[in-house]
Amino acid sequence: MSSPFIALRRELHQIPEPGFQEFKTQQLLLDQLAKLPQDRMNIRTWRTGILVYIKGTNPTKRFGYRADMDGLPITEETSLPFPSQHPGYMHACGHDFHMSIGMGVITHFVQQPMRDDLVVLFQPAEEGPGGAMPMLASEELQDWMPDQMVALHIAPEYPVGTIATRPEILFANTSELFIDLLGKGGHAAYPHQANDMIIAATQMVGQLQTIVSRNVNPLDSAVVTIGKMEAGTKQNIIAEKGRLEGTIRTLSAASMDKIKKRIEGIAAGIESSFECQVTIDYGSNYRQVFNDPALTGEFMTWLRTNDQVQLVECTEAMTGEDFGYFLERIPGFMFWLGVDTPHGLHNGKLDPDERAIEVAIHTITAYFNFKTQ
Ligand SMILES: CC(=O)N[C@@H](CCC[C@H](N)C(=O)O)C(=O)O
Repeated sequence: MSSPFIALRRELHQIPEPGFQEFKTQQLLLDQLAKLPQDRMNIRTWRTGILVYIKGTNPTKRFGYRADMDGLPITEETSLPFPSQHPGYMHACGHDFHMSIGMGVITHFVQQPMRDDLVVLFQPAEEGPGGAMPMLASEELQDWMPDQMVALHIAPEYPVGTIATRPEILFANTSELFIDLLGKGGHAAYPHQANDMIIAATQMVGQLQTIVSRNVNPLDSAVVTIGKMEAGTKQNIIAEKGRLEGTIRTLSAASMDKIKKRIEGIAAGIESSFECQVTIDYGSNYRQVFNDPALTGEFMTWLRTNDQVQLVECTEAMTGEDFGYFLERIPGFMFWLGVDTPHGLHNGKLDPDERAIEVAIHTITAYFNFKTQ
């Protein structure tokens, strides 16, 4: 390990924090920024995020790179010598990589400025409730709004040195899904006097799983996942309450509407058949990540001339990203960065190959230099 950005990644890896609570993360990044030459750099904070402006030599436009900052409520199961110091939290979606790459890009351009300006955004709360939309609306960003945005996401399935992307949709539309069921608790021996929300919730999970297979056009991909289920207090008490937590993913907006209508129909059916109350909350919703076709095509053509990187034109993924809100307003693209680990995103054993950090810093700085010549 020689790169300072690998060292930074390891420090960030040890302090994963929930969305909008990235206090230590923000301080660590501010401390790193303070060590850099300050003459071209301006720094603003917004909530737990950071905006960094680097003045170009003769600017005509402004490029942007965005890195997300939050960790996930996952217990780390790696055997790394620098594990998470926050019990039950882990950088299991690569945001430690995304941030150290952002710092690498800043470090490069404060030392070797390009002609145009650069804004690097460290954005909180990507995993939820979503920091992109409020950051875009923040006063701090208005006069620093980039003309073009780039972001990346680590990809466990590709070898180091691989970049994968595509024009148009890269990531799906998402909606969180929280369902509360309220029935009547009681003694385990008197089921006829109670109204058991474990039965209602499990029936509901089964019915929700018919939506994608029976109601959505098979050529229009969609996912309904229930990732968390809670009900009951003790083995001999009938559960009064149940809660399901999940997420909906679709490639089209029409399918998202249809799925939500079906969920509401199923909820009404559960209410009437189990004589209970069902409340639905869609939490935060993310816009699809739609890569600007012209800029993405140009990036891919440019990458094909780069011997150090292998380009893969990938298919869409059903992952979500609030970077979609940036791309709705500002032309740009996102790409996958190969980090070659057998364990997927949101897995406690995720151990991305750190050599990818230099690949990304090199690719992004070379791309901005190419764009700005
Ligand atoms: C890249 C990635 O894994 N992103 C997350 C985004 C979460 C969106 C939202 N909180 C939801 O769960 O719907 C993902 O789970 O795809």
